[in-house]
Amino acid sequence: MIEMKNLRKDFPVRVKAGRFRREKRVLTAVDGVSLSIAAGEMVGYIGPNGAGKSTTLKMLTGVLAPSAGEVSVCGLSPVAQRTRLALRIGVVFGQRSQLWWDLPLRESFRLLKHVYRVPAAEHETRLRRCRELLDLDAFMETPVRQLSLGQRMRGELTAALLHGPEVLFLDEPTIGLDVVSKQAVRSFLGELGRGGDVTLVLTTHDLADIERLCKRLVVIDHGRVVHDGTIEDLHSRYGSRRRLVADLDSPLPPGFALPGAVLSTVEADGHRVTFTLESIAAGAAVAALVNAASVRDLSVIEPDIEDVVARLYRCSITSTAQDGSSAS
Ligand SMILES: Nc1ncnc2c1ncn2[C@@H]1O[C@H](COP(=O)(O)OP(=O)(O)OP(=O)(O)O)[C@@H](O)[C@H]1O
Repeated sequence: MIEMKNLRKDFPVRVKAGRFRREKRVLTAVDGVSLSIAAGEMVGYIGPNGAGKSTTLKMLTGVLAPSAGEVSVCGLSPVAQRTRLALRIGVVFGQRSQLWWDLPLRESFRLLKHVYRVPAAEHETRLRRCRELLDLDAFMETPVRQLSLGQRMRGELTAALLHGPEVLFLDEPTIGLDVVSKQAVRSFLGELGRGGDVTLVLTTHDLADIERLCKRLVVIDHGRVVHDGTIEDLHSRYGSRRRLVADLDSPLPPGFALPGAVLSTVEADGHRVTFTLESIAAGAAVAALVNAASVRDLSVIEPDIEDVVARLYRCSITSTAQDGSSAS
């Protein structure tokens, strides 16, 4: 459904060189990205600020022409066949709106029906589904400029879907939203993804979006793909471990060891301990601990995706710095 081969985007930029001089340089925002995304996949595209996420999405949607490499979406070339592609994709870019600012939401939807020439019955069915799942009815008559960010985002999602796109590109769909709107947007996208009719690519800084929605995670940094796989792959590659936290009636005996686990913290005068489970299953660790100590309460904590992604970003910054130093 989406193919990228050695995709690259260079921007000419002027940088300060000395007090009064500016020099022309080339900034490579996307540096040889190759990815293949199948129909029905839900892919999270993440990376630190300036990594090249939005630039990639702009090339996929025909907004920017690649400097090199190949790209096709729905079998079309995004820039050369932008109008045909527009009928087959939906796009939500936080900064840009597809809605008419001064018109009520309902009117924007009506106009989009004409712009995309959607048959009335199809339009009605899709709109009804969005109204239900995204709870739009309370503000269908409100002019777009008066909508809250969360309401507008729900409107934007609807606008992007009314023509029945095969692929949906979302740039930061939950940024700045309150908890309730975030929840509404996530469960809506989850529902959409489960149907399997829409391929979804989303960029986000909110990793809970990824955990809730995407099986596949692509991490980009300095324009290059540094990880492509499941969240579980990410955890095993970067050595994320589950933790066992136990509240004890009395501290562990001196020298106590749990084979396959590392005692990582001791708090509350020894009454709370945390073990990092290296090579032991949670069940076995719990059994061994309960056998050896009087345990009041315990919990197994799953590895935190925020931690592992932060570690990945740090690794990729270090390796980029090393690449740079070996090249110079
Ligand atoms: N039109 C442009 N002209 C010059 N440089 C640009 C242009 N657009 C983007 N860049 C640069 O390209 C790099 C990648 O930008 P991009 O917006 O793709 O990053 P991003 O991963 O989406 O970042 P963020 O998470 O902050 O939105 C950045 O260094 C940015 O400054």
